[in-house]
Amino acid sequence: MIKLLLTDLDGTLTEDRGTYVVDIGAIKALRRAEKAGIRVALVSGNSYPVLRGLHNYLGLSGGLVAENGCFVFHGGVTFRVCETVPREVVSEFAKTFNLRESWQNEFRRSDFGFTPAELKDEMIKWAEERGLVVQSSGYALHLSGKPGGKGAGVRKLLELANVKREETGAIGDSRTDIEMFREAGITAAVSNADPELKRVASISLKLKSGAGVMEFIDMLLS
Ligand SMILES: O=C(O)COP(=O)(O)O
Ligand SMILES: [Mg+2]
Repeated sequence: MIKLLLTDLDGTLTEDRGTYVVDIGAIKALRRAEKAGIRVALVSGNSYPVLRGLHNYLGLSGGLVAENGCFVFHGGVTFRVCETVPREVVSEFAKTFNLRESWQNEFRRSDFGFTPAELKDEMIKWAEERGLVVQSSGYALHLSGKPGGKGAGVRKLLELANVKREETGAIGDSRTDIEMFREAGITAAVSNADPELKRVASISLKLKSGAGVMEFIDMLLS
């Protein structure tokens, strides 16, 4: 029995990958899950204020993991998982690789976003030399303090929610969701997901992004 459903946002709750337009049918499916007693949590590379707003206005109750795993909110409690990244380091990364900073960087402390989202070997080396982690979600590059990545944040959320791995479902679209999948019992990759994610998923869905969310929730509720 699934008690908690972890859902990624960009590329998963949206109409497709590469758009920020949320799929209304997917939101309705999340509400159906909540009504049936499955709590829904957002697990995303987005910042805390963006996810907290969505969590409350969409009528979710499972809490959230923001900043690509670095920030957790559950039942009124907030928790920082990763080391803080100094502002000068964020600017230096953008300057070195000629990247644009996300408008959400103003609201972040441990994980920062940049575009274009193309991850290069030199960036990984640059981050490693400074004790940092860099990943790409397909929407943005993420530079984070250690441990970085969705896994550590999801472990903390499950602990706060007092939910076991076997009682947890997860759905996502990108490589950055692999770590989230390792912490969940049933995992579903949308049809347009990165091949690396499909390889580790327990279910490869027939439908893309938001339509895939409806498909997965129908499965969980039937
Ligand atoms: O913030 C991003 O780059 C993408 O966010 P996601 O984890 O919801 O796909
Ligand atoms: Mg995504």
